[in-house]
Amino acid sequence: MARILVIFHSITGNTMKLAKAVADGAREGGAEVAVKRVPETIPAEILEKNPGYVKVREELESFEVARPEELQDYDAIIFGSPTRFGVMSSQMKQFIDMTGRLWMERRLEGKVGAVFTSNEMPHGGKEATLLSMLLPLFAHGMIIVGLPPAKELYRAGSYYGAASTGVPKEDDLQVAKMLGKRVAEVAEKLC
Ligand SMILES: Cc1cc2nc3c(=O)[nH]c(=O)nc-3n(C[C@H](O)[C@H](O)[C@H](O)COP(=O)(O)O)c2cc1C
Repeated sequence: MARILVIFHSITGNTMKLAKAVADGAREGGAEVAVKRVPETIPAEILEKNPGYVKVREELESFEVARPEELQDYDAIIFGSPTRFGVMSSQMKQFIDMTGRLWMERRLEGKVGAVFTSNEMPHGGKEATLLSMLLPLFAHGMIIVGLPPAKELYRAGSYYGAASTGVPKEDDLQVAKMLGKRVAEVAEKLC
């Protein structure tokens, strides 16, 4: 059975909702799945001024914080980040930047990788974020899984990964599940 980590950053819960759908899809695909978050770097006193954060804080904090070195324990890793000015959040980037030793030792080579994002505007940089999130995965030698031109993609998501505009709608969640399931199926064949 493939072991999959869904790792996300989220402040107002949209990426977290996608992460849960990706994980459901991966379980449906037969994998053993862990869902964890990256460390938050914004001070609590600033976060607490954001009502969107306060609403989801309890659920967000129910997810364990991942350690970079644990990435090597999984057969597939699916990264989720909100879009920040057309790229991933600095919190997610910082986490990825802490995988230097894993890169030097080629520990993630051959593992399956995929990405998802949430942003706010229909054309606010989803695809740019997804594509740029894939670059470090290529650098690690991971095998990238995207989405095929299925009928669901006419309504949501992208070739490069799952996505939502604001709070994920049913179509977004369905595509997120599709991504998780596809990663599980590929990882199962490879591990
Ligand atoms: C600093 C900052 C930059 C952002 N940049 C973009 C952007 O470039 N395009 C966009 O559509 N949304 C942008 N957003 C909106 C978030 O991507 C969006 O609200 C997302 O759904 C939040 O995800 P979360 O609920 O998981 O935290 C930005 C938000 C912040 C706080």
